Amino acid sequence: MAISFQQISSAMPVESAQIGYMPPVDNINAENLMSLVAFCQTKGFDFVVSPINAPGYRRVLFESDDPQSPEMMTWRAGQQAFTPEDLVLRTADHSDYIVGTISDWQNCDSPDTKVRLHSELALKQQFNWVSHLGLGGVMLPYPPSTEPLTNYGRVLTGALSILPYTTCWFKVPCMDEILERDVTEEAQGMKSWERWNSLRNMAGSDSKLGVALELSGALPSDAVLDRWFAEPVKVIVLPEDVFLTNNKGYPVLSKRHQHVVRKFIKFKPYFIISSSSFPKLTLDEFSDDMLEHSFASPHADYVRYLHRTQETPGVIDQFAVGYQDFLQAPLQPLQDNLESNTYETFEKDPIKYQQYELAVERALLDRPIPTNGEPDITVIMVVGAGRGPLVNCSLRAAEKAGRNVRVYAVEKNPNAFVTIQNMKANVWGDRVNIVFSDMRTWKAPEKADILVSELLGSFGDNELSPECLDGAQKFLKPDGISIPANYTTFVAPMASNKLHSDVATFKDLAHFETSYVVMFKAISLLAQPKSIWMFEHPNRTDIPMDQGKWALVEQLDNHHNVRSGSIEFTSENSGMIHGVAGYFESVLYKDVMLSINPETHSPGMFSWFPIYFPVKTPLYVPAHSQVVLDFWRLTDTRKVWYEWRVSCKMEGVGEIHSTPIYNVGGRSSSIGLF
Ligand SMILES: C[S@@+](CC[C@H](N)C(=O)[O-])C[C@H]1O[C@@H](n2cnc3c(N)ncnc32)[C@H](O)[C@@H]1O
Repeated sequence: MAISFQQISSAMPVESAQIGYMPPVDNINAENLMSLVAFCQTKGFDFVVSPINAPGYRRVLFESDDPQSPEMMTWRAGQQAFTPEDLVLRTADHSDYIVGTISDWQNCDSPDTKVRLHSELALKQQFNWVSHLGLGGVMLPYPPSTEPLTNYGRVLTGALSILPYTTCWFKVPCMDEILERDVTEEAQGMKSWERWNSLRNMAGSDSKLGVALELSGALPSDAVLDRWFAEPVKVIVLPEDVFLTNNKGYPVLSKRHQHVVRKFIKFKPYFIISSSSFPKLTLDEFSDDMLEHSFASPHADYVRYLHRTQETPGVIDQFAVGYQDFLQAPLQPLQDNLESNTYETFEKDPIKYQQYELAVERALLDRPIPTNGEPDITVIMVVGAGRGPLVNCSLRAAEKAGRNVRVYAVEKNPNAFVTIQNMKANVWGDRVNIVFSDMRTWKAPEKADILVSELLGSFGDNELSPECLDGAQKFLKPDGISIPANYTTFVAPMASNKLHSDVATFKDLAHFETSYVVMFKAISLLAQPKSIWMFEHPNRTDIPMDQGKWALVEQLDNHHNVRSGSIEFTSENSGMIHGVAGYFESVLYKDVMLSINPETHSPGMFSWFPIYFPVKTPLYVPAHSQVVLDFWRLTDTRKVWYEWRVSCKMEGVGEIHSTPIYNVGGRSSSIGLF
């Protein structure tokens, strides 16, 4: 079946494995190309990888370099025609089944000026031919030297515009074996990434340019491979000799290779089986008999088996479809009124409400039963009740704990309040008092034993839970309990070429000074997240109790809710920083937690995605350097905002680079207090 490689550029999901075949370059020529295509089709491959040019085309490296010669003048002007002998791909037949490869003898960074110039001219001529044939994909070889790729980067960046419809894959070995023998495997792995990274940086992250990552028998460490998950790896190349043979004689991959391939399958790459043993067939030799008795490639079958037997996606993955790596503006539930389908979405979370119910139940069980004859009634106030799910949790928890409760549901969103009124009329009855008010200004008729709220954002405090609860805690008894008891913010330096490019499409600073809620997929953390600050409730230190009365929150300025932190990380390997990933952990009550921090993530909870703070110019981080993340949570009387800065330092050298401070004074993004 033919395949359109243009699917790749439009990021269409590939639902079943799409597998190509790449025979040894020297075994393909214009004469046996059609037999190769027929062979691949009968073997069940979805495409074939073929050189564009015959080996003889290498002659151009040694042609006259006299700029005035007629040949050079037409070549430089892009007018030179290939001779038929130059080409393997002579016609556009089967162009939708073929991926072309660029000749690997080109060296745009050769110390020899003539080789440099002629390599550039040859690359452009090949790109023009690819464009003329309408190939969907073209593969670039990994330059065979340790020289920097500066000129190659320049040539390629310019030449990509020749290919309006063709995706370009830079073939990168996962271990760079060009390096000297005594270099560690870790360094070989990082070298490959470094070379790609420098090429990609020069090409300005052109979406047409992706990676064809070639796996080898030895694989780099998980930390090194992790770098590739933040890159546009469009193809996984599996050389046949990477496969082992099982006891039935079939090719299989080692456990580690399986694990790596399965991780990549989530990104829906194309696969290429590269072979070193394809015979030099001619059309005649490729008889009907052979076609009849041919059977599917066992290597391709095996990859399809891995694809088929991927773990069925968990609750989060199923929910995530359509959200992955998609930039969303964080909610502002205080300033704005949430819409019905926003409530609908987070109310589907199976874990969040379960944890709240457990927290309320434990808190109720811990409340002493009055011994002085007073009625045993616990007052629970659900502040920011939304459409009422935490009220339901509280009622269920009371039943489980066997305690009597009087519940208040306080909500300031007039639209959500309609649902709450219906709930009272049809479900809750007298057990629940409903209040339409901003919790900060509500004058409660009595004090609460337990204050239940869920005003948390992906960064913990970014939906202004601290400010709202400062106001609400004036109606919490001095020995009352707040659920949540606290929340802690976590940050980590991260790479994500995709997210950075998406922010860059807005072409302004303001979008780089804004945070985004994102279900992360193609990202890589350069170090594990670390905590940066925390809020605790009730806050008895900053909001004092005056002779048994809570001070009015309106009389306070908000400076007690300012936070800042400077956190240092060690990056073992080199990498790029495209921004900061933010997470939170919250203690609801005692050991009942909610977390979106990857290390402690509440299994199956999807109410919150992480938050992404971009940096405008990505930072290159050398191996063993220190990354410093500086963050501030700042406030005035009308708003709260974050400022951030990323820097990198090396022992004995000091700071080697840093970003400016982003979002100074909340000039580009802030969260409204009213
Ligand atoms: C994240 S939603 C949670 C809703 C519900 N408790 C739940 O867990 O499904 C936060 C709710 O708090 C409400 N809210 C935010 N600030 C508030 C305030 N100052 N006073 C009253 N309600 C507030 C919002 O309108 C929204 O309905």
